[in-house]
Amino acid sequence: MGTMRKHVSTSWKCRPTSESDRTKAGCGGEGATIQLAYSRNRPIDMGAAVGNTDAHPSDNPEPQEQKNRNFRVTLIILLGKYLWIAGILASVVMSEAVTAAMGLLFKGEVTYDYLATGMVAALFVSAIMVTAIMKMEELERRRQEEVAKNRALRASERRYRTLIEVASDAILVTDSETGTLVDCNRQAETLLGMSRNEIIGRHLCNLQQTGNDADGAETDLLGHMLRGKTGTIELSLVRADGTTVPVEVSSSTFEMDGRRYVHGAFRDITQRREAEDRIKHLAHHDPLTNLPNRVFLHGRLEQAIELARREQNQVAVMFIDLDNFKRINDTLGHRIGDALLEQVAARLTENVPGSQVVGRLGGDEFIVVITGNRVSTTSAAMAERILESLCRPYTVEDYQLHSGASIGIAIYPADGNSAETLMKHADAAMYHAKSRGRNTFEFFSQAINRGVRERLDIENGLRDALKHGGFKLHYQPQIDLTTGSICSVEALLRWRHPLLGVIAPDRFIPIAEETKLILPLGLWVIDRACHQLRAWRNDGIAGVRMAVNVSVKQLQDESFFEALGSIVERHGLSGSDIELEITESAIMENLSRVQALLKSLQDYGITLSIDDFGTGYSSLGRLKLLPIQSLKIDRSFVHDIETDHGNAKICDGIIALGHSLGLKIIAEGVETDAQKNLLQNSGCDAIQGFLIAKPLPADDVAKLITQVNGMT
Ligand SMILES: Nc1nc2c(ncn2[C@@H]2O[C@H](COP(=O)(O)O[C@H]3[C@@H](O)[C@H](n4cnc5c(=O)[nH]c(N)nc54)O[C@@H]3COP(=O)(O)O)[C@@H](O)[C@H]2O)c(=O)[nH]1
Repeated sequence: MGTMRKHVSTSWKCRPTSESDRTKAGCGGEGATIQLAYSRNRPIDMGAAVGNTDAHPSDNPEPQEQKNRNFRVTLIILLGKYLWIAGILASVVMSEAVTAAMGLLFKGEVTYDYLATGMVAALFVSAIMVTAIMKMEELERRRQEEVAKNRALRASERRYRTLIEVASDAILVTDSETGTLVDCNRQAETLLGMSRNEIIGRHLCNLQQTGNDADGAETDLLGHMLRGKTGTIELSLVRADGTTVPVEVSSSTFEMDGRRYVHGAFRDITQRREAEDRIKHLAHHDPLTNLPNRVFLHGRLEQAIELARREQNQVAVMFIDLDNFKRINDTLGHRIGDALLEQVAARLTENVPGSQVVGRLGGDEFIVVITGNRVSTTSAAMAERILESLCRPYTVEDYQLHSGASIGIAIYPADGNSAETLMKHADAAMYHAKSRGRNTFEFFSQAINRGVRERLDIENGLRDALKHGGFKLHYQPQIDLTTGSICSVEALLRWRHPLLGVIAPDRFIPIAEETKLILPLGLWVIDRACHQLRAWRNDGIAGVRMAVNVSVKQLQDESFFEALGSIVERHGLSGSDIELEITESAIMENLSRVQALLKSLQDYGITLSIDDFGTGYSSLGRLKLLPIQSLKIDRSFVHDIETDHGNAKICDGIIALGHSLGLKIIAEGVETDAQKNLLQNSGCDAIQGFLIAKPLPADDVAKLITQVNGMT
């Protein structure tokens, strides 16, 4: 075994030498060409050479060539030892021979020449002997060096084997030239479910799962390991039973006996992947319905748009909003609301093919993304199916619930080319569908778009006007039909948008409510109205109360009552100077929530009036629960009271009903004397309308009060 040198890079070429080589490599297919040299597929022997019986690699017999060489060395060494003895014997014989020869020479029995020849021969033999001995010494020194070297190498091999066997990762060593596996540890056997013999000799290509990894990027194990790439990669390996296991691979190269190898450490990341997948799922799914959430939908929509852009196709976004959900949630509680949402999600999933995406944005809003050809037709048909399915009754615990839906559809590219725009436009179309009477669907149109833009302009304008002061109040008087004097004035908000001009409260109040701008705006109205009443009082105008319209959003705001009290006190007024008007529908839809607050208002002396009465669905029983002092008959019943017998009857009924509950009745929208007379004859307590005055600026209404009430 030669010495090992670590490398940071290696070059490797996958080139087939023959068709059979390609087949054996298991890397067929264009571009995946592998050269196999089976003569080199022998395992690296890291343990057997040292006679380490514990070592993992299987026995690897000592080559015959090595045995022969060892035998020759042993023979020469033995010979060398005998040559020493022969040398000593030869020296003794030589000295004896020299002594004997000298004796013979002195005795004259041999000639000098004869003696000299003998001596030279003896010296020659001695020289050969000395040379042979020196050679033996040299051989012995080399042998000992080799033994030491082998011992060091075996120790190094033992260390290597121990290291790879104690490693917690699976180790695979690959011949960088052939891509063939030449060594592995036990962890690799466990990871792959194969024995060492099955692993060694196999091509690295055979281990990798073909196709893409979990993230969709094709990860080239060979490229990473064999082209000397540093860092780690993640990919999936195929086990013996055909299952796959996700691994993280880090590799480095080293050289041994002039050949280059790649050492790859494979870490099983199944648990990490599972945890990551769980986190990913949670981050992309709604926990209640397990449907894709806003983040996921947004990403998927962007992908769908990108694909449609390339393929010149369309994408439809369907925005679904449940009708009636809020009321169910508010009245029956979140548990029932959640159960209803789960059933809605199940029905949506049933009606949306698996190839399309259905998700929940939050609350009672769901999204469907539809791709493919002719999405307008597909989405219209699908919307009809969904509406039909969602309006069927739901059974939740003991309740049978009814909740339809309104659907808006926007299509790429006609209605927008980004996920945000399409969602926004589908939302706008959904609002339009809702305003058309619910349980219906609507495609986005430019008319809707204009409405959306205008709405945005109004919202921004409201913010601006709140900051820089763009609102004012007008006041409309109410006449007490018993006394004929002005008993109250209603404060009505007026706003001129810098670009859009005067905007009616009917238009901007709902936007202020949706955006919660009604909270600061409502407090501004109360403050200005109280300020005005105080100013009139200071000017001697007494006996007039101030009526202020209040949105249900304001009543739901916990700080409202405190803020109202402090404004009233700041202007030196008392609760009984103020009357709050709230619409019938708003109060009935939020009865349970606002009941306590209304009670505190009453305790404070503030009176409460139900506005637009008759348009909602108040039951007598529910009305009795409320601390209200007056009902305002909606002007839709008043305006044709002279001609419409039915409306006249309704007005009579409201007056009788209100009086039976001890309430004062005010009729609004009174424009003619005939209307006034009819109402008066029916027992109505007060009237408000253009007959008396339109809403007027403060100074004008002050003059009117003075005139009507006869004050100076
Ligand atoms: N939450 C708040 N709502 C407010 C506030 N200011 C106004 N509003 C609400 O906006 C709605 C429209 O109000 P407005 O355009 O001011 O219309 C009022 C009157 O001008 C109109 N009216 C009064 N008499 C007649 C009439 O004889 N004929 C006729 N065609 N219209 C008439 O009625 C509106 C007042 O109605 P009401 O409030 O129901 O008494 C309106 O709903 C306001 O409530 C505000 O500050 N906050």
